[in-house]
Amino acid sequence: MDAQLSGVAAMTEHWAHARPDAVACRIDGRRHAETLTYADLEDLVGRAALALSRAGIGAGTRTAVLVPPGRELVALVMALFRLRAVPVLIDPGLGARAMKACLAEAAPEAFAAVPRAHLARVLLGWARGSVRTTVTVGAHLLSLARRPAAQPDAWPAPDGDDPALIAFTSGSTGVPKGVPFRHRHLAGQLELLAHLGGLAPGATVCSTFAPFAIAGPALGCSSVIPRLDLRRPARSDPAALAGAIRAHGVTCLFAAPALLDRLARHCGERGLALDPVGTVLSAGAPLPHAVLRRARACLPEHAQVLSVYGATECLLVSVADAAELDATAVATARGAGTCLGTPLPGNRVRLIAVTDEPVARWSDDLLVPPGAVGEITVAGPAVSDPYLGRPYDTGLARIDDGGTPVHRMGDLGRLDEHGRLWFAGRKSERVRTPDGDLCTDQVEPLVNGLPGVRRTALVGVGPAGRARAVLCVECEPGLSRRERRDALERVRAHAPEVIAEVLPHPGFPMDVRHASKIRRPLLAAWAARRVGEEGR
Ligand SMILES: Nc1ncnc2c1ncn2[C@@H]1O[C@H](COP(=O)(O)OP(=O)(O)OP(=O)(O)O)[C@@H](O)[C@H]1O
Repeated sequence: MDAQLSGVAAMTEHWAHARPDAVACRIDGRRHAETLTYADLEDLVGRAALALSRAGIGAGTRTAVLVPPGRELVALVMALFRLRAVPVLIDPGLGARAMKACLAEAAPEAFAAVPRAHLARVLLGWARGSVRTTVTVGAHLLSLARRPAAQPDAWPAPDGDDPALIAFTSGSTGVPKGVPFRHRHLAGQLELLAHLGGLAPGATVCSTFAPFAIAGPALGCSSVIPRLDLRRPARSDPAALAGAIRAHGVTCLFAAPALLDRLARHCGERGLALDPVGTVLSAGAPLPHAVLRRARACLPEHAQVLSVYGATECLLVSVADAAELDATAVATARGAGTCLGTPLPGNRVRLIAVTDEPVARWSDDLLVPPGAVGEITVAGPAVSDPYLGRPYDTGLARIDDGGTPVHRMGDLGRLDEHGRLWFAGRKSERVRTPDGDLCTDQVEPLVNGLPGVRRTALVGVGPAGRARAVLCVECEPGLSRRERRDALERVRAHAPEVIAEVLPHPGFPMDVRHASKIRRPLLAAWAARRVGEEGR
């Protein structure tokens, strides 16, 4: 069906008519699992839409949604889409201060939340200046409102240009930035998602990233919502996830590399097979080869593992399959970067010369020579609107190409002779030494595969252009002191000459959303202190 014309909520409605008894959601609660058919979900969405509209929420109302994953969250977001209101989704793990800043930026007029989040709102003054309507979400919200009479014209479909959703970047390189989407952007995302396979109608999808869990029913997939703490996704219980996958016959799993690694280690140690899974989508950070290997060991032979590259501002840019990752693993370990696969149809990927300055207008003079490293830019159907209230950041991230917005990913990479994209690292995290710039993803993989090494992070200490390259090393958990020392020695022996210092670190700071991105700016500050102390 045509996603662009109908909108996400209407797509769910379509499935409710086409396959009312098919499972739309399976929710693993603390006490019991709950199954919702499309007819059930449609009923809940209708009730929620009625309750919300009675509370005064309507077309265009920005509504902060602070509700843990479950039936209420799915029904609430779908109901807001149906009312053409604009859900504001914020990672709950950001912490109270960042949450307050995000809410101030999004300025929601309504706040739909569980009682705990309302308490925080009142005590901490979240969105104090903007909120006029509050809705307390619980089972009663969905049960009090009586089922509305069928009114096919009651909820007019949104226009592609209508505002649809506000999400935030993960904040791994600074403060999270508000990203507004229109309905046509969401439709573009769904179309790009459909290219990945694994998400065809009838599939059973398990996503540890809430927006994909909500999108599942719109695609005609049944969405398994596992028991996960979204405030600490990487610390989620892998046993619960493995149990949900096996019990509910999950055919498509979406997990960031860190969670996939936890799950694969858990299954590997216990000899558990994730039999039903046919597709694994990994996104948010490079998928290390060791994690791919571990994941494949507990998947059936026919299963495909895909590493998806994208960003909040343009979800789904390119995709690499396991065969491509296998074929390029040696090159990655030799410093070529990580293969991100071929750009998806509809996306135009071009590489421009590296600069930290804004670029107002597109010109082909910006392009790097074929095969050279540059900043990755994307034009395509999922490129969002400019950041909320951040003209400076928007100026750094957007180029106008004759009216078409080009998004600067803030990532360095290159296109190879086969048209495949490669990741070299984030632009803001390149280490600017007197001998030239070093890209994190072209250095760290040189030593990441050494025994005893869990991961490494390249950071710079000192001013740009005169920085010393420092490699921070996190060892595998459970090693003895001697094994750790040996691992560090191995890193020192294999690190390229430009590395001035190798520093052991007990556990890297990671992003809250995927727990897969190393927060290198924090590590750089830590390394500067350590190097300073040792120099004294
Ligand atoms: N498959 C992948 N391989 C390598 N890197 C990836 C992949 N998928 C995503 N990324 C990284 O994640 C970034 C997008 O992350 P996201 O939109 O969550 O927020 P962020 O850019 O980290 O947030 P902020 O701008 O607030 O620091 C990409 O620019 C890229 O650096």
